[in-house]
Amino acid sequence: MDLHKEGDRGSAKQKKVKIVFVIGGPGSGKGTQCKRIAQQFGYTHLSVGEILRQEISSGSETGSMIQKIMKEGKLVPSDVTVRLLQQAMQGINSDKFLIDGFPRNEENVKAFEDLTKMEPEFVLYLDCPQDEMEKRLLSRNEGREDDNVETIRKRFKVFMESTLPTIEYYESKGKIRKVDAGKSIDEVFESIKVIFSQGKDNKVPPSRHKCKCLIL
Ligand SMILES: Nc1ncnc2c1ncn2[C@@H]1O[C@H](COP(=O)(O)OP(=O)(O)O)[C@@H](O)[C@H]1O
Ligand SMILES: Nc1ccn([C@@H]2O[C@H](COP(=O)(O)OP(=O)(O)O)[C@@H](O)[C@H]2O)c(=O)n1
Ligand SMILES: [Mg+2]
Repeated sequence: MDLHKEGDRGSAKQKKVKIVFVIGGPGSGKGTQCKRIAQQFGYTHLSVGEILRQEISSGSETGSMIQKIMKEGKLVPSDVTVRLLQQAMQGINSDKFLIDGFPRNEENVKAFEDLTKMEPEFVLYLDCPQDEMEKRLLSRNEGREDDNVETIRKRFKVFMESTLPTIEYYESKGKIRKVDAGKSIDEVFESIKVIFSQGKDNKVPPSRHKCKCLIL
């Protein structure tokens, strides 16, 4: 499927799919904030880590390869990650995707651009002090194999070495929207709301206004 188009076969009807990437260190609050953004602003939330964990659960050979990499805190090869991400997007009829935990390195960016021919509208960067992220991860309690001190430290290293350069890349394109993610969940979401309320396409859809009856 071409994600740029939708509608009857052969019709010229175009559907512009909007994509927002959400990046930040492990434990910066990506999943937590994405849930709220999706609910309030009508986005479809896709967590790339979750998509990879589903592949592990499927018991496939690819899944066992992913499991080994994740346990080491390393990054899954981009062709695998982007193929699974694209499959997930194609299975959902949405025109607004919030992609959590992506991109993690420059190879992720290139694979996504090459395969989908799309670019994010903007990139939300949750900027959080490392000691705070470590504290959060150690009390996350989701039973994740990679939430132990040893793997967490490796994940921080990968974030500094591989993910930060992607932030610089999007910064040069004027696409980074940075928030201070070291504050409380509510405070962080207040800053995020300002960003998602900017621009005509980001307004809360009418159906989500409390006073819908008055608009009708
Ligand atoms: N602003 C915050 N303050 C305190 N704890 C938070 C905050 N945001 C998230 N958490 C908690 O920290 C842990 C990691 O959050 P999560 O959203 O899973 O982060 P990420 O997806 O970036 O790894 C979770 O247990 C979550 O409940
Ligand atoms: N784009 C991505 C996203 C996740 N991953 C892998 O999945 C792991 C967990 O990602 P995640 O986004 O669920 O982790 P958190 O930052 O939410 O804690 C990463 O440490 C990587 O091993 C990846 O390789 N490439
Ligand atoms: Mg997460």
